[in-house]
Amino acid sequence: MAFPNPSPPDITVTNLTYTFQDHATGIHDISLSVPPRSRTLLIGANGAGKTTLLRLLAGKRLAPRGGISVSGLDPFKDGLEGVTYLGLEWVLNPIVRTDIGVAELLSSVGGDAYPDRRDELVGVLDIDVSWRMHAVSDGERRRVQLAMGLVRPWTVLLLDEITVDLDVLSRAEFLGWLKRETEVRECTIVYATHILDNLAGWPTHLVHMHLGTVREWGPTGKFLDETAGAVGSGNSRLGEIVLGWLREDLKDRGPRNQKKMGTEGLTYSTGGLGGYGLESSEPRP
Ligand SMILES: Nc1ncnc2c1ncn2[C@@H]1O[C@H](COP(=O)(O)OP(=O)(O)OP(=O)(O)O)[C@@H](O)[C@H]1O
Repeated sequence: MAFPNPSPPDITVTNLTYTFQDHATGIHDISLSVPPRSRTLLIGANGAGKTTLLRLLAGKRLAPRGGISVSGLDPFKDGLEGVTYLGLEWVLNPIVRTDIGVAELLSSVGGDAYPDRRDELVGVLDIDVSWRMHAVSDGERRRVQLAMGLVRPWTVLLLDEITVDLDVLSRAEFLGWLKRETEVRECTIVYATHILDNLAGWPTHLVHMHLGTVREWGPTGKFLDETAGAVGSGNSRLGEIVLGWLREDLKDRGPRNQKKMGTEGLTYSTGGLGGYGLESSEPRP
């Protein structure tokens, strides 16, 4: 199997800053690095900057300040063959709601060039290739989308939370497959998620984001060691660590609406529409 970029799939980010047009939000001065074959979990409250960071790693949005190296390449200068980014806009692609067959869809994204991977993904994600996409459930559709997105052998996978529709068993099988990928071939995964079920033993590294910054990051063992006295399985200890982080973040930040509470009562912010991909000023992927 030929890979487009033979460099080891490591990721290094140096003093990375990106500010949205409102000049208030974005990410600020982020530096971190993850080694080849690692599986990194991006953890943080809603709005912490996970999607923004993943999109920048994929070379989406306008060029930021600071440095990004993905497999030795700059996503804003070099083509990123071998980097797969699966996020909201990919999920919303309307083709997967039309009257089209699964086999045809998988073929259209390169499934015939990688028949072993295609068949493996069909098995792992328990896909029925006779499904027609206008007549499947949300979770079934998501499983097909994952197979479509992953069938080409990526070297770096940037995964925004897109497993929410999967049932528990499908998600566990899927996570197991991702883990095996990093064990059997030279590839690296960064995964932003809020769902920690079945993730014990999965992440090699954790990155804790808060208000557009990275508060802490490093090998998972470092954080698990810090809670070594805590009772519980790896799964619940990961959960405890993350819950502790998010509680602390909330305490530091305060409730989102607190600055809008005046003497005349509450005024509610409608929030931006950026999270729904409706922003007008950002370049489209
Ligand atoms: N298009 C945009 N224009 C302006 N601000 C934006 C835009 N997209 C995101 N933001 C802001 O940037 C910050 C980081 O958003 P981001 O989507 O990266 O967070 P996240 O950690 O992925 O959140 P979630 O867990 O809710 O998906 C937030 O304060 C958000 O309001």
